[in-house]
Amino acid sequence: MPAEPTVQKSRNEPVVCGRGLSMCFGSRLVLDNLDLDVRAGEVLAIVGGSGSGKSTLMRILAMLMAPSSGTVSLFGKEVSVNEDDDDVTLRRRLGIMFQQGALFGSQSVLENVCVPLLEHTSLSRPFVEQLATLKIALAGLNPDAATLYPRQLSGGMRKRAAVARGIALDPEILFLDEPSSGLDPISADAMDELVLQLRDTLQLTVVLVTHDMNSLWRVADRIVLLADARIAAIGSLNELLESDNATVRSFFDSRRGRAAGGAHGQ
Ligand SMILES: Nc1ncnc2c1ncn2[C@@H]1O[C@H](COP(=O)(O)OP(=O)(O)OP(=O)(O)O)[C@@H](O)[C@H]1O
Repeated sequence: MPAEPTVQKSRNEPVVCGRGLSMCFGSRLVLDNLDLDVRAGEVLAIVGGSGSGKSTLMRILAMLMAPSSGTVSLFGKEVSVNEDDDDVTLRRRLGIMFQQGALFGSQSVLENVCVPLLEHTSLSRPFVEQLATLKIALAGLNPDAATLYPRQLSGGMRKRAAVARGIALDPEILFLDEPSSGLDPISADAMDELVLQLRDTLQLTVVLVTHDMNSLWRVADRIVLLADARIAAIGSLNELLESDNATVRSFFDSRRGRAAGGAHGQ
């Protein structure tokens, strides 16, 4: 839960503003002077070729990594990745699910979901466990899954457990790195459904990185396409599909793009 009362942002108001974001790893410029807003209540998908900087951009927006230059503002306040008290408080308003789940292997699902609650609140252990149980249910896991260890979970269950931990503190923005990667089509569809449910029932803003064209069709309100370290395009999927921009066309004309488009009547 948030550490302090928060003002509900009206839909479409920017909750994350990146300005002039650049990122270099050694001599490699991965992001070059990007401006990007994330709007309250939207599902924003970051797409692009492999190595185009999607995860890096998400990590910068989620305060996990400092950009080489540029600024990130969360809820109207410019932030840094240091341990400044205000920034730590802001970070608690963000939930994150990493690509591989990043669950603690020696802890059960329940214990994993309790971790952020025990770390960031002074609630009693029984109450923390009740809250964690609620989050596990919200993430669509059967109550029996709470006692299982990560190695005992299917890929889809592991991602749901990671989502449960990501929403443990009632974040306002949920960052998801490849939520459907590695899942069979039915589990991937179910994960998309979960993303929409979380957005609608918890009024979450969602930022996700994906390679999955079907996910774009199902969940994304807006899409950011990264190419050559820049934002090649941003808009709804239909807007991007109508674009004449060569980079955008080549991305969406890929085989998977056509397959997904066909499946959705395009
Ligand atoms: N911590 C790091 N140190 C050095 N190089 C990095 C680091 N993180 C990312 N990179 C490099 O930056 C580039 C972009 O990486 P990133 O993971 O953001 O891309 P991506 O679009 O998410 O890729 P993928 O789709 O393959 O997961 C890659 O060349 C990667 O090797």
